[in-house]
Amino acid sequence: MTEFSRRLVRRCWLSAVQNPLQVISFPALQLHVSGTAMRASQEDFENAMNQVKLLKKDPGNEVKLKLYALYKQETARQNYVDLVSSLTSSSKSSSQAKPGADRERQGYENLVVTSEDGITKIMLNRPIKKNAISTQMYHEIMLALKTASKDDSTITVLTGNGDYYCSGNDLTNFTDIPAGGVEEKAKNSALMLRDFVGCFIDFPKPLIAVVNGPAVGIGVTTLGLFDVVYASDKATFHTPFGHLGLSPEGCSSYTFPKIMGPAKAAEMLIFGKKLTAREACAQGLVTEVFPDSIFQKEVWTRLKAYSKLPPNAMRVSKQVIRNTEKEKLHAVNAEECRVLRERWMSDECINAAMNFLSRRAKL
Ligand SMILES: CCCCCC/C=C/C(=O)SCCNC(=O)CCNC(=O)[C@H](O)C(C)(C)COP(=O)(O)OP(=O)(O)OC[C@H]1O[C@@H](n2cnc3c(N)ncnc32)[C@H](O)[C@@H]1OP(=O)(O)O
Repeated sequence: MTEFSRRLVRRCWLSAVQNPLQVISFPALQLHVSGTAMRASQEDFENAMNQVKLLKKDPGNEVKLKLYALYKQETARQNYVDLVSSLTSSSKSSSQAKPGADRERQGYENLVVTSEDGITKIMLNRPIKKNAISTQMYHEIMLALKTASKDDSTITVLTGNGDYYCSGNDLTNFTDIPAGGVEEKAKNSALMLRDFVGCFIDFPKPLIAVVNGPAVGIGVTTLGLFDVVYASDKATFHTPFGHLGLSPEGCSSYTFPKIMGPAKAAEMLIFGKKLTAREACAQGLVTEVFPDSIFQKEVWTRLKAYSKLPPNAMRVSKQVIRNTEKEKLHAVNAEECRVLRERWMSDECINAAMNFLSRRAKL
C-alpha cells in the first residue's frame, strides 16, 4: 500500500467515523498537501479501493456504505455529463409528441409529465441510469400520481424514456446515510416505500404501464397494481430479490401468486427467474406484447381510443374491480415494508449493494 493510498483510506475512514454528515458532502476526494489542493488521480483512487477490499478487519457496514458514497462522488463529473446527455435525449423523446398540442408539466427533475388527448403520461426520464428510481424520483412519482388522480385526463400511463422501462430501486439510495445511521435510513426508506406503493393502490382512474424495455425490481412488482400492462417484445421482467438479499415489495407477495399461481410467483420472487415479455404475458402479468418496431404506434393508437370512453364509467368500473382488495393490499404493503426494513440492515443486502456499486456484480 503506498503512503498516498494509506492516507486516502485513512482519511475516508476517519471522516466517516467522526462526522457522517460531513463525509457525505466531502469534496471529491481532494487531499491537501503543503497547503495546495491536490486531486487524487484515478490510479490512486483505484489503488485505495483495492486496499479497502483487502483489509483484514471488516470496518462494518456503516463505514463501508460511506466509503461507497465517497466512491460515487468521484463519479460526479461523469454524472454531470450524463445528466446533460439525458436532457438532450429527453428533448428528443418528447419531440414524439406534437409541439403545442402537449401540455408539459414543469418542476420534475427526472420525470416528463404530459397531458394530451385525455391521457396523462408520466415518463421516467433518467435513461443514462436505465431509469433507476432515486429517492427524489420516488417523491416525484408520488406527486405526479396524486396530481394525475385529480386532473381532467381519463387515463394515466407510466412509461420509461430510453431503452429501459425501469431498472428498479437506485442502489446508491442507501449510500446516503443520515446522522441516525443505517437504522434511521431503513426506517425512513420503509415509510417512503409504503407511501409510494400506497399511491398505486389508491389510484382512482385506469392506470396503464407502457413497458418499453426491461423492467427490474420495483419496476416489475408494482405492475400487479396496474389495470393494463402493454410490453414491447424487448422487455424483460426481473425481480432479483434473492441475489440482493431482499424480499418482495409492491404488493407482489400477494398480487403475483394471485396472477400467475404460487409456483410461478415463487420462481420469480424467491429465485429471481427473469421472464421474457411473452412469458410474462402467458403468466398474466402482461396484457399484450407488441413487436418493438410497432410498439409505440400501436399502443398509443389504442390508448387514444380508450381515453375517449366515458370517464365516469371507467372510474367506477375500476373501483368495482379493485375496491374489495384495497384494504388487503394496504395490509400486504405494510407487512412487506416491515420485512424489508429488517432486510436493508442485513449483511446479505448491504454486501450485494456494495458489490454492484464497486462494479463486481451485475444482474
Ligand atoms: C429506497 C426505498 C425503496 C426500495 C424499494 C425496493 C426496491 C427493490 C428493487 O428495485 S431491487 C432491483 C434493484 N436493481 C438492480 O439490482 C439493477 C442493478 N443494475 C444492473 O444490474 C444493470 O445496471 C442493468 C442490468 C440494469 C443494466 O446493465 P447494462 O445494460 O450493462 O447497463 P449499465 O450497468 O452500464 O447501466 C448504466 C448505468 O446505469 C446505472 N444503473 C443501472 N441500474 C441501476 C440501479 N438500479 N441503481 C443504480 N444505478 C443503476 C449503472 O450503474 C450505470 O451507471 P454508470 O454509467 O456506471 O455510472
